[in-house]
Amino acid sequence: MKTNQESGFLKINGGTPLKGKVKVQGSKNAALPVMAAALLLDNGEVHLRNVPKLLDVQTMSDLLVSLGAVIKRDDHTMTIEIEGEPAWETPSSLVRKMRASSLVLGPLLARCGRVILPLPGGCAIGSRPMDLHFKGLSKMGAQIELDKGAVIARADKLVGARIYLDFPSVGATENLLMAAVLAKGETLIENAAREPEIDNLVRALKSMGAAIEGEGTGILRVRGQKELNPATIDIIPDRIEAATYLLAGAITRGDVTVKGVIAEHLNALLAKLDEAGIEVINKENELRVNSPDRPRGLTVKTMPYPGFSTDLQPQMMALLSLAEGTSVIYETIFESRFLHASELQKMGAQIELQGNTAIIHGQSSLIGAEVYATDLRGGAALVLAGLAAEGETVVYDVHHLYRGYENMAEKLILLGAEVHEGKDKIKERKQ
Ligand SMILES: CC(=O)N[C@H]1[C@@H](OP(=O)(O)OP(=O)(O)OC[C@H]2O[C@@H](n3ccc(=O)[nH]c3=O)[C@H](O)[C@@H]2O)O[C@H](CO)[C@@H](O)[C@@H]1O
Ligand SMILES: C=C(OP(=O)(O)O)C(=O)O
Repeated sequence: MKTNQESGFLKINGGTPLKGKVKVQGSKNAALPVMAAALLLDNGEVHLRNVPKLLDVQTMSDLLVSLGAVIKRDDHTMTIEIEGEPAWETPSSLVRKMRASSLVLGPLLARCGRVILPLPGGCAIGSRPMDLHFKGLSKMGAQIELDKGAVIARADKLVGARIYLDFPSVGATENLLMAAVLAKGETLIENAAREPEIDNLVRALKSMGAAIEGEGTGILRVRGQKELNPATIDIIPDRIEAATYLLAGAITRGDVTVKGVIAEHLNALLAKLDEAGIEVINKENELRVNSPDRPRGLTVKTMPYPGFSTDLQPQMMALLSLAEGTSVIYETIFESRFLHASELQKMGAQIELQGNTAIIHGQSSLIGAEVYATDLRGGAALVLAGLAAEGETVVYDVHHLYRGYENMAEKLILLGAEVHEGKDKIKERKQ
């Protein structure tokens, strides 16, 4: 594959045990749906606090502005002002940049009664269809057609319905919730996703006047309202970013404290680290990993929350490539989320892939290499491996990291890592 894009690289001189404290950012995956929910307002402002400064947040912001919203940002706060009906035709240039653009479908359908949304399509981690979103919206009375790669949705008035999700899809739960809060009557979403980011959206919608019961239970009952009101909403801490820094501490056999976390959101990871013999101390809203020893090999299976997050699978693979003994990872959420494995192999990791299973034969060391990030968390896994490897690692295509990690290089440097961030344009090269 040839690339010729403005990207960047991280040059890492590995082998230093990371030490110190790092503060967690606001959650990307909580901020994006809450931003989309602002479209549900007739008039007025939603004020968001603890919004991370990320490429994906900028893309959602650009998308909302293209639909008529006025957005003001000040450090980690954001005000989204809506005046009247938003535009309902979404620009393909923005939608195609990011999967989470599809989260405007539910709110726009509820507000405007029609939407044209170019399908965001698949990405490096899988094909990512939207059939569950469409099935649920159809049950609420929407007519959905696909035309030349775009979804055209219409509904004079959405009506409450009983919806069972064949899989607890995060995005489908969010879109259906946002559609249901302005629908006529009651909607029941069964087998809803239970991720903490869903709870954050439920709390946001409730503070805007929505009537929702059952958060965190997998069965959401929504009583539709005529309109919603302005509100101030706090974004929860980013559990995936927090976990990435804990794993950075573990893989370098360092002593890292992550501040501002909700430890309960990381129970599956903490259970697995415990099984690997890695001590994590939980004190108030801080988690401290202090792990001078090599971890033991593990079996990990990605699952919907509260199971082990697929968004941590690549970073866990990096750690397990340095564990004692053999580990097995089953990736059950996305069909092709192992692209980082071949890059880890360039650093000496011994990984066999068999379909959705990775068998990892732990090594006592990794060796620095030139590697390419293919997606956000895969890129994070390469950074972790580089921090632990002997010698120099250069991770290219780090624009993927900017989608989800705020100031990653600065945070790692504060923890004592030798990291240099390059902004150069990477010219045509063959991978
Ligand atoms: C912005 C955001 O919050 N992204 C997260 C969200 O993505 P996202 O909301 O896209 O993830 P989903 O839970 O919807 O997808 C999980 C699986 O269900 C499949 N599926 C989904 C919808 C559908 O209509 N049909 C279907 O088959 C997907 O292809 C995938 O294999 O949850 C994922 C699973 O925890 C995380 O990895 C992503 O970081
Ligand atoms: C897969 C992720 O994000 P998205 O759903 O936005 O691609 C992620 O955050 O790891």
